[in-house]
Amino acid sequence: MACDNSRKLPLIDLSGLEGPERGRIGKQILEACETWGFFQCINHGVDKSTQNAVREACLEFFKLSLEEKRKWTTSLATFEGYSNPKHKENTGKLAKTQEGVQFLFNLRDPNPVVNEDHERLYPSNPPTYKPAVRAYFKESIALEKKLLAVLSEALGLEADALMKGLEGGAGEAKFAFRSSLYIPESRTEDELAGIGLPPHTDTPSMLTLLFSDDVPGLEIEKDNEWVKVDHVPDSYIVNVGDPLEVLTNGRLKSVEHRAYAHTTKERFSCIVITIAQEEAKLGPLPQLIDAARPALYETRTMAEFMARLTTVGYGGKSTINFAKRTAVPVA
Ligand SMILES: O=C(O)CCC(=O)C(=O)O
Ligand SMILES: [Fe+2]
Repeated sequence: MACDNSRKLPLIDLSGLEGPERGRIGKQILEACETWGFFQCINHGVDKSTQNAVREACLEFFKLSLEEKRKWTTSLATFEGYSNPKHKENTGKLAKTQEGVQFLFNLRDPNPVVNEDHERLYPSNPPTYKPAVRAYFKESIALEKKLLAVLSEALGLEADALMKGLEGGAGEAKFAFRSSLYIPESRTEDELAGIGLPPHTDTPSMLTLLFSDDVPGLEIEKDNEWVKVDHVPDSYIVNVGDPLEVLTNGRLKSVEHRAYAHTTKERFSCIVITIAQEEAKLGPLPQLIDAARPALYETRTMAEFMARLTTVGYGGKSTINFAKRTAVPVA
């Protein structure tokens, strides 16, 4: 795929979202999710100091010695904890090439002490880490919920329709946080494309909120070309994940993207994502199926999506294609 540097990801100002401008902003978000699967937003309500604190705490963690960081080495059972591409023993088929830490939170309890294992995988060094992530997480969840509600309304549905769809009869969704450090590599620019994070769609994530430092690195597939995303200060990059494409019967697009490493600069990014419970049944919402647009996807459980991800591996569009119906019945 070639690179196209002339096209720009839609940038949406959310400042009027709770007022009379809500309908217009909702339409902009919907259109961006239908055509790009991505948008960038400003005035999103997450405090700048909260964002800065999380970035600083995460960077401080990444600066620790490898021996120290490995105290929180990833558990393959939950994908939580610290992973390092140069030490692959614990990353299995999900191996990526950036260094990262990830953990899950329950929606009802934003204090992420779910069980002993979870607590063990959640870094306590530096001491600022947990409080900074917790505060950041709370504000990001509020933004996730706000965006899912406005998207539901823009689709002509009740405000809670998408969140209910993600619950899929299995109870409240979970959220996860992942912070990543893209380590500089001494290779040519061409070789570095996709080295940071290979092309993929977001399989477990309904809606991904990405926040990064001022070093750009994300590329999005658009009409068979890679489009680089510029850094916009204090913004979020938001994208549709596989479950949201399935729930909206293909109206919103889960689009392939990748991230590149740089030759000299480090890059920090972190994501907050919404994840269905394992038993949740994910299929097109009945309100979005009709004779003109029959169901394009099978209903599958979240566990089936995850099993597909761990057996086939991370990358490409294989998990979303797995949910597609092979033959669409005549209505
Ligand atoms: O770091 C980035 O820019 C992209 C991260 C991403 O796509 C992911 O974690 O799924
Ligand atoms: Fe992603």
